[in-house]
Amino acid sequence: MDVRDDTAIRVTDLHMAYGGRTVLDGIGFEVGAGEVVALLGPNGAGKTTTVEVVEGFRRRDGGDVTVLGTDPEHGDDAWRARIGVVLQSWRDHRRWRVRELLGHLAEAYQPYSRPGLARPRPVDDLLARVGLTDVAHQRMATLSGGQRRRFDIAVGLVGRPDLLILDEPTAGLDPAARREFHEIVHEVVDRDGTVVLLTTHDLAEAEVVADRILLLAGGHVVADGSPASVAREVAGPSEVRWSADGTRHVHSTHDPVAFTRELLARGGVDDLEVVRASLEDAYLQIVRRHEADTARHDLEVTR
Ligand SMILES: Nc1ncnc2c1ncn2[C@@H]1O[C@H](COP(=O)(O)OP(=O)(O)OP(=O)(O)O)[C@@H](O)[C@H]1O
Repeated sequence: MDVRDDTAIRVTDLHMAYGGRTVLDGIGFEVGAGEVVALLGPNGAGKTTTVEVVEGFRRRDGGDVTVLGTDPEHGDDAWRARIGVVLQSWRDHRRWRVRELLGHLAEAYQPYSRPGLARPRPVDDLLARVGLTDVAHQRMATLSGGQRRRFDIAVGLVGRPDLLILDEPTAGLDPAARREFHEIVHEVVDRDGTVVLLTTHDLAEAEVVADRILLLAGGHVVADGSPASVAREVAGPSEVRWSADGTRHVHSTHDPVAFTRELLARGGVDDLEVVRASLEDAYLQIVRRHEADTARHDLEVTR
């Protein structure tokens, strides 16, 4: 199957509970060909739980999940070979050397090449791409936190996956490595048609890297759309700021394009800035609104 022609991930009515406490209360979403989707939400919202179910690392309590045409609970080696995974943390392999370990992991992908898609990726090229060439012969235990994270990203990419799933991939990366990671994501999407699902707490990152945002809160998907559409959906008006004749002016409007056009037609504007509602404003507004709803509901239940 070519993910360019199909839905890579389909989640329907997914339920998960730990010790009787519901974490996912019937969530549903799809990720299509060529998409980069960022899963956002406050701590404990169930992002890791969701990606672990999608990866086949965790059994679900209810609902249907199809990933690359297969239920993750029944995925075989050939299915797994098509999915790259970057977990939130690994605690193993301390004595292995960096290149040796990546080479060893890469071997598992050898049987799964297909015409036009050689698996695995050449290990030295990949180490160079993630900036680890200089430490290629060091032991894993000697890597810094950020170097370890770069290694994790290399592990996710080594099999040239059709679907790449990353749990907080840039946590602990310095700004240069973070930007480098964003470029790598764009590269694999453009060159290999890889579909990407990632979790992050960095809204600026979500805006730069994702085509679509899924916001989880209180066990539900509470927003689903492009970063710009999610920001527009809930956040207030934009602000137009300008100066004319040495005086600063500010005006709030839901239609900054029309307002700006009118303003410029009047003339005399020396300096102009449009400040749109940010994704961060929208995120905080949606999550707060959701938390208030949940608190109200809990109160009604205990009465
Ligand atoms: N194995 C587990 N046993 C019991 N509770 C768990 C387990 N894994 C997760 N939880 C709980 O389920 C909820 C969701 O956790 P999850 O890690 O999926 O959230 P998250 O959105 O990824 O959070 P974060 O942003 O903090 O990483 C949390 O309240 C967490 O404590």
